[in-house]
Formats: sequence, C-alpha cells, structure tokens
Amino acid sequence: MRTERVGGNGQAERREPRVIVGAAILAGGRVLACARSAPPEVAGMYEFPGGKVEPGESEVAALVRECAEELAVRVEIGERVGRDVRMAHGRSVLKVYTARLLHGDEPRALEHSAMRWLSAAELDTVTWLPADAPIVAALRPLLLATTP
Ligand SMILES: Nc1nc2c([nH]c(=O)n2[C@H]2C[C@H](O)[C@@H](COP(=O)(O)OP(=O)(O)OP(=O)(O)O)O2)c(=O)[nH]1
Repeated sequence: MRTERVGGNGQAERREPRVIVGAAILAGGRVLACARSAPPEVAGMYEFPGGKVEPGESEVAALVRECAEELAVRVEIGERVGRDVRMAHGRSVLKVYTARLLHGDEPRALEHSAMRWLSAAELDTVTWLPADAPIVAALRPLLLATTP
C-alpha cells in the first residue's frame, strides 16, 4: 500500500505507510486489552499493546520489544488476526498478530492506565480504538475456538 503526498519540490512523492503492530495476547480463551493513558483524546480507550515498527526492524521484533517495554513480558508471536487496517488517511497501517506469554510472565501495565483479560463474550464491554473494530471482530471466533 502506498500513499502520495506533495513534497517540497511540488512533485508527488510516494511513501510507504507507517506500520503499527499490535499483539493480541491470548491465554485461557481470553485476550489482553490495554487502556491508553495518552493522548487525552483517546485516553481510557482500549488497544492491543504494540506501537510503531522502527526502520529496519521486523514486525515480530517490534512486537517483542513493545511487549517488553509496555508490559514487561516475553512473548511468542503467532499468526495475523484480521486484516490490515488503514489509519490516518492511509499514512499508517495497523497489523495485529496473536501472541502468547512465555516463561509464566505476568503482564504489568507500565504504560497503560488499565488492563483487562476479555473473553469472547466480554469483547464489547470496553471501548476500543476505532481502528481496532475489524480486528476485534476477527478475534471473536478465534477466542471462542480456544475457550477452555
Ligand atoms: N499499539 C496500538 N496502537 C494502536 C492500536 N489501534 C490504533 O488505532 N492504534 C494507534 C494509536 C497510535 O496513534 C498509534 C500507535 O502509536 P504509539 O504512540 O502507541 O506508538 P509507539 O508505542 O511506537 O509510541 P512512540 O514511541 O511514538 O511514543 O496507533 C492498537 O490496537 N494498538
């Protein structure tokens, strides 16, 4: 996917959208949802832990790094969940992967204001960031299939 913008020389430049990765951490038929603490417009809304992929970094490496930074956990990254979600008029794209906790690690909300483990039936009990809607929809059958 590419977006166009007009550069300083007045010509259209093409640039790849910024990739944002999110981890749908699954355990016991539940997924970990994390409440953003900032910025104010989205504070309290839920998301998947993650963030921007840095230049030269793989999506999996970015997820492993973000989960360590935000939750102090080690994770194994699994398959994609849902589709690519275009955000910010195509300037960025959200990609979510399943993940599982390793070595008995327990997430701690180092950067989020709250965390909740949600079952399929509880997915709609929090307000997700708008871009996450198609991912949450794709997660529902996955959670139902893995409910213990
Ligand atoms: N991590 C994450 N970000 C999401 C989700 N849904 C969604 O719209 N976003 C948006 C919110 C932010 O605008 C952007 C992620 O940016 P961020 O600020 O969290 O990224 P980052 O951790 O790399 O932060 P920074 O280093 O730039 O401060 O993507 C989601 O489920 N998870």
